[in-house]
Amino acid sequence: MSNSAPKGEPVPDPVIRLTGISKIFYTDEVETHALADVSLSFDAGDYVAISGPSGCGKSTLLSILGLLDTPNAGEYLLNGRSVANLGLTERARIRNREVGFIFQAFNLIGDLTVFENLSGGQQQRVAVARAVVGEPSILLADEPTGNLDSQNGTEVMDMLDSLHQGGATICMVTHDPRYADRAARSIHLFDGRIVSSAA
Ligand SMILES: Nc1ncnc2c1ncn2[C@@H]1O[C@H](COP(=O)(O)OP(=O)(O)OP(=O)(O)O)[C@@H](O)[C@H]1O
Repeated sequence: MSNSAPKGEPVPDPVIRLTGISKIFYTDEVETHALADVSLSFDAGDYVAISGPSGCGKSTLLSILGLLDTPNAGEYLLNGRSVANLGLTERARIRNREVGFIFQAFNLIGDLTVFENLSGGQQQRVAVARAVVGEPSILLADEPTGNLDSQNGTEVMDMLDSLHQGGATICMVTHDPRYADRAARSIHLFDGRIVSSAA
């Protein structure tokens, strides 16, 4: 466990601790419970995959972790500090400093040559490299291999593996079980709830 400290030394705070996080979207008459009572924690150096069916709340969870959205209930501690009640400027400052984002690659275009489309893979590798500039506390990846062919997908995943080996803390949303298996821990969401969490 990365949370083990030498005897006598204080155990460091987890990088992330969510307790009882809920998120409800209100549209007209409809309430969508995107996240319901989600509690989890990530220690420094963790590599966690989040998976689950479409609409189960994966992107919502990543948005909250990345300070792009706020929960309706629950507590979020980042490096031991609550992120509730921060002003917009302070929130943005913490987001810029502490969070690295990797999003899904752009759609590949059928009319382009293989060479041009392969540059989609190269762009994504550049996006990964840029996301870790400044050594953020947590790297959030939302379907980082989406729209990439398997060779480029594997290369992007290899980059994430080596970042993890170098000590990065990574939380990755993926539909692909082959890629989820690379993470040391796997969290499954269903209807906004954690239904299984395995190391
Ligand atoms: N801005 C929003 N307004 C209203 N409903 C939303 C909003 N964002 C998400 N939702 C709803 O919240 C639920 C969770 O959505 P979310 O995008 O987090 O799921 P997901 O697991 O990432 O899905 P996918 O795998 O399809 O990307 C869904 O029912 C979705 O329709």
